[in-house]
Amino acid sequence: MSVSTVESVEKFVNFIKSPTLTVVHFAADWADQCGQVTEVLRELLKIPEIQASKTQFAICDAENLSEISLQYKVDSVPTVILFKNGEQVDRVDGADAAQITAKVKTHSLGKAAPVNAAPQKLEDRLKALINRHNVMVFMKGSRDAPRCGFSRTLIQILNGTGVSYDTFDILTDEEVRQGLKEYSDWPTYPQLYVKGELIGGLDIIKELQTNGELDATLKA
Ligand SMILES: N[C@@H](CCC(=O)N[C@@H](CS)C(=O)NCC(=O)O)C(=O)O
Repeated sequence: MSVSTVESVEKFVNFIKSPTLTVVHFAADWADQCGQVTEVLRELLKIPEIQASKTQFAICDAENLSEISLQYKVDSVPTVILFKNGEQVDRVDGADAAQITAKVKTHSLGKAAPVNAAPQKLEDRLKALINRHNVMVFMKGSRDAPRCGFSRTLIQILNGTGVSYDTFDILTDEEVRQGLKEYSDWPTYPQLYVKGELIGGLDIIKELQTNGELDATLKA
């Protein structure tokens, strides 16, 4: 048994249909933490009881198969989703080896598997989102089509630095829009994070640029 790769929507649909546990790791090449999660899955595959349970493991490129990522709200990698009979039974957002191990064991060995998996905590989702990229921007609209002047100006400044970054459109998700304000104690957008730490909004970024500290902050 090995960790297989799901390359198409058809293959994914077929794969998750199984009545035995199917574990899908949504990953991206550029995300270091995905390698760690694949290792965790490989270790789990070596456990005889898990092998006997006919649990399947697969890796799905979250960006290539964006249709599936969207359907299952995979907005950060790594995300591990557990399926049975085509239905999601549980998930772990982020590279949390302990949680992945515990959940795969619970569901594959059938021990006290919850009838309804507890909904994912908003805080866990926000943490995973904030850490989706070293430089993460929560904004209105996308980098190609900002939908607010503050967000547009921030994108222009970031593009000028040549630094690689990722964005999340808070207008697509009211839960994230309101939740992140509270979580980070910052009432407006855009919000810029470096390595999971809030740097600030547009005013702060402009200030850092004026002081010549922006590049160092982004490359921290
Ligand atoms: N001075 C702020 C300007 C940003 C701002 O005022 N954003 C507003 C309007 S786009 C906002 O996000 N309001 C809360 C919301 O729309 O949820 C900064 O430095 O970033």
